[in-house]
Amino acid sequence: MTILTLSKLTKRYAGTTVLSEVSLDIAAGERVALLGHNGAGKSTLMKLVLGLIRADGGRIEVAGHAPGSAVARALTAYLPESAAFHPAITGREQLRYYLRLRGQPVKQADELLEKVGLADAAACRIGTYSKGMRQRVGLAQALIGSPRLMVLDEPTSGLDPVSRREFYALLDELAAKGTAILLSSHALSELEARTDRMVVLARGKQVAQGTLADLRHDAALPLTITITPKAGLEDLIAEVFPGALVLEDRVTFTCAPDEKLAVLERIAAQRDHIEDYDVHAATLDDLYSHISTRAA
Ligand SMILES: Nc1ncnc2c1ncn2[C@@H]1O[C@H](COP(=O)(O)OP(=O)(O)OP(=O)(O)O)[C@@H](O)[C@H]1O
Repeated sequence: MTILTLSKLTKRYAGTTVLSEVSLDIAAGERVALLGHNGAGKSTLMKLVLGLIRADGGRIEVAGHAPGSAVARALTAYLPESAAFHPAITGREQLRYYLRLRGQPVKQADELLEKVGLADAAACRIGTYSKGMRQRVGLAQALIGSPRLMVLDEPTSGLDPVSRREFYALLDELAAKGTAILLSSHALSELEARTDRMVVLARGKQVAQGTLADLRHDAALPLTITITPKAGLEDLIAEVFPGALVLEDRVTFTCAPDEKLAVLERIAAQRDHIEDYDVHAATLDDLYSHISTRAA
């Protein structure tokens, strides 16, 4: 079931087009990452989805409802890049306040704080929290009321590596229950395994969309092969693979994705001469810089 539909979405500020005919569907349980340089239009797209600003063209539907309508608001949760709270209020008080606004029982506050790892700090003033802890308060408020759509603007900035992993585990749980997730991030390596699909914006235009496998297939970037030959056989192995470089005790070269099987057969034919080998496909970082350069 489609939770979010964007069709030919266009937004202009003072005559400058900052989003141009962007189309995207997100199904229940799908995790979609929005990628793009600073100023590419990611936050603008999110504000349109939330109904905070109006589009100049195109259509948005949140589970069939207009963005910003009472129903769409009730179905949507949002975590801004830097969540700001009154420093004199405790985490528990803040959550109780949000729960009241959302018409939910205030007794859920402690359970939500526990979920985001803030149980021990529930009675402390937010003014004493670190940036990562404040971000967790923001995440706890976004979890209120089992949202159907979750919109997260650079949610992991300011979180340490362990907190990031915990954060994505929470998103996985939500997605498994059917929440559609749209998040932006500049931390590409963490998105590879944690999102189902990526949408790349460049100066307001959608320049790529698909799974990591789709993006890899379209970009057809070379694979990097690293072979560890048996001691003293480095030069012999390097001669088998044209263009190969010997770096210390390893032999490295690249090959096109459609040559992979033929290269693996040639590696297998050398099995008596090698200890090990690795094949590295393009990372999301590689793909993103390829797509951005192509779009420039
Ligand atoms: N209220 C506004 N008035 C005029 N221009 C705006 C306004 N808000 C955003 N813009 C412009 O729209 C473009 C897209 O901005 P947006 O904040 O959506 O980018 P972004 O991809 O979220 O960037 P970042 O990664 O830096 O957060 C930028 O050129 C920005 O200057």
